[in-house]
Amino acid sequence: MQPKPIRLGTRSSPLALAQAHEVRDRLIAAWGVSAPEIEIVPMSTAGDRIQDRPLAEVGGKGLFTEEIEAGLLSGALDIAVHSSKDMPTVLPDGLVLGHFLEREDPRDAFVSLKYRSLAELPEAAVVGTASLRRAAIVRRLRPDVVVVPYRGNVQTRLRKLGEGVADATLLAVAGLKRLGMFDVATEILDIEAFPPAVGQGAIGIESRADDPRIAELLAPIHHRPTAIALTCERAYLARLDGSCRTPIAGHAVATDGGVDLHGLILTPDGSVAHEGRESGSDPESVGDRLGTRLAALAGPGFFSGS
Ligand SMILES: NCc1[nH]cc(CCC(=O)O)c1CC(=O)O
Repeated sequence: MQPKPIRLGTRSSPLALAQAHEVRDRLIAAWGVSAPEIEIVPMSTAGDRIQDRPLAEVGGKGLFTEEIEAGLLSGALDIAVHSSKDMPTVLPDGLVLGHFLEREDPRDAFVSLKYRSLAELPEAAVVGTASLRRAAIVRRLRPDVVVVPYRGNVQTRLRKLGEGVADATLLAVAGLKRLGMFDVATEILDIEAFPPAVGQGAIGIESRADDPRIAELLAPIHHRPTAIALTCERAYLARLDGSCRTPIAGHAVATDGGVDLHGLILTPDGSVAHEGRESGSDPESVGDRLGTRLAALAGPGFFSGS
């Protein structure tokens, strides 16, 4: 009997499609002739349709996932492929972000047509980014530069750079690599000084929690060290979350029998920052501990925005 095709939901941006194809290619490589047919289903989400306002203003991360998750819950889709960093920490009942491909480089790239590095930007240079985290870290490292909002997909952002809308922008190395555009990176930012967003660089696969056929299908492409790091980072984020208005950075690395986590939270203007590290054997409690510690350091006012 011909096995039923697998329907794979994804956003329809070039980056999302590249990620969906990567998952399909890996499944085909892993399963060979026994691979089921995998149908990629591109979907437009509310987040993709809103291009003119910062996302933190319109309602945040769920905007990119609602339609796709409805497809999983109704059975119209079997799996959904996401950039883990765009995923909320709380998913609808019945769904899990349970499988991850091996993480690509989690760092950010500094991209400029005029200047060689963040440090070499002249005073009052303009950096375009819509990411609260990147804006806050840039302001922390370079209080003299001007940060302007800058949205759109990777192609749009590069075009704006050519048009002189900004002197530089920041993009995830992983996204550039997946688009075959890594050569536009001018400088790779140090992961300690410029820690990434939780989940950056990791492709996550969302599915129904009770779907043994999908668990079996995904097992050979699942990367455990990435899952350990992501479990830790997402537990950390869940402690801090609440709004997408707080700049939060976090990066975990699985070690022999454990995990190391580095976290940084800042005010949007970068003037106040709280930073810490935790290690341990249980990824969830490591994330939980650091999130709780940084939240306590920051105090309640920190998260209400100012
Ligand atoms: N918010 C958009 C987004 N979501 C994931 C990535 C990069 C790929 C990744 O982190 O896996 C990007 C682009 C960027 O931040 O430059």
